[in-house]
Amino acid sequence: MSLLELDGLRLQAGARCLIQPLSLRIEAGEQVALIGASGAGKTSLLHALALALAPADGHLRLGGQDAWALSHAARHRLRRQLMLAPQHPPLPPRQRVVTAVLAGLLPGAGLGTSLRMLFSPSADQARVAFDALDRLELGNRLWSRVDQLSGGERQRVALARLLVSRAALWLVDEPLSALDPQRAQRSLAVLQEAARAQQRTLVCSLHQVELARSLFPRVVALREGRLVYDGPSHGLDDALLEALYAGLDDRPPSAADDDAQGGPGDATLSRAVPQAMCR
Ligand SMILES: Nc1ncnc2c1ncn2[C@@H]1O[C@H](COP(=O)(O)OP(=O)(O)OP(=O)(O)O)[C@@H](O)[C@H]1O
Repeated sequence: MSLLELDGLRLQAGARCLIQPLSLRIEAGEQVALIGASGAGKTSLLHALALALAPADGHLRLGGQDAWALSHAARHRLRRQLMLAPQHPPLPPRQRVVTAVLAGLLPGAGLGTSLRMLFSPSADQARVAFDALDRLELGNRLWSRVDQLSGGERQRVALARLLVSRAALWLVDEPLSALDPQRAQRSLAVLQEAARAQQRTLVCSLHQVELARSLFPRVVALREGRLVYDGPSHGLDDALLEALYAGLDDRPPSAADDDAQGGPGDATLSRAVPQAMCR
């Protein structure tokens, strides 16, 4: 049994198809980079993996459980197995950084423990938050307010929250978008090393294709809501990459559900993964 199993998963928003029927397996402990041009569907897919977006069709099994066949309460419990670090972490502006990081420990914690942790963290809990922040070069911001942080610092707070969490599945949406290239590399290294050491599964969307190719063993690529590559990063050759972004100029596609004509480079992409149409 794989940790994550997607069978014919289709995502839709109103009349718009976000992700065409997609099937994939992700094993426990894997590290997978999710790439594709802006608007390709990376965030939508990550939200579906986080059980935040219900599929219009198909199945998503997490730890063997068919998430959308469960009761609301059971699905809520299942969500404790995962944590999503969004591209723009919605951190309350007046919150202290220490509290924002310790929020990673809340899923599964009792009410009393949660309240104590958030309003009056113990020295041990503050140390846990500090250690995670320190690895991301933010130890000195432990007691800062969130609204005193830059966008890149907030992103790293969201990563620190992941590092302290007990979630088995870490879903990370473009964690490097607000970081300079050196810090981006160092932060990604910390995230990957922690995932390995803590035996977490990591799915991370990235615009930095070279980092995805060089640092992740497996890459999943989307184009206009379609899965166009799923395989080892060394199999993602230049021709495939060119086809992945050809004609898009990294702009959102005009209509992901209107591609019966196929886009540029479809001949190259079709040898990667059979393409399904949105039903
Ligand atoms: N709720 C929605 N209603 C309609 N369209 C949506 C909705 N959510 C996303 N989209 C569209 O679906 C497409 C995929 O969006 P998504 O955010 O998943 O892409 P992305 O690959 O994460 O892009 P980026 O790299 O720019 O963050 C986009 O064209 C977006 O405009």
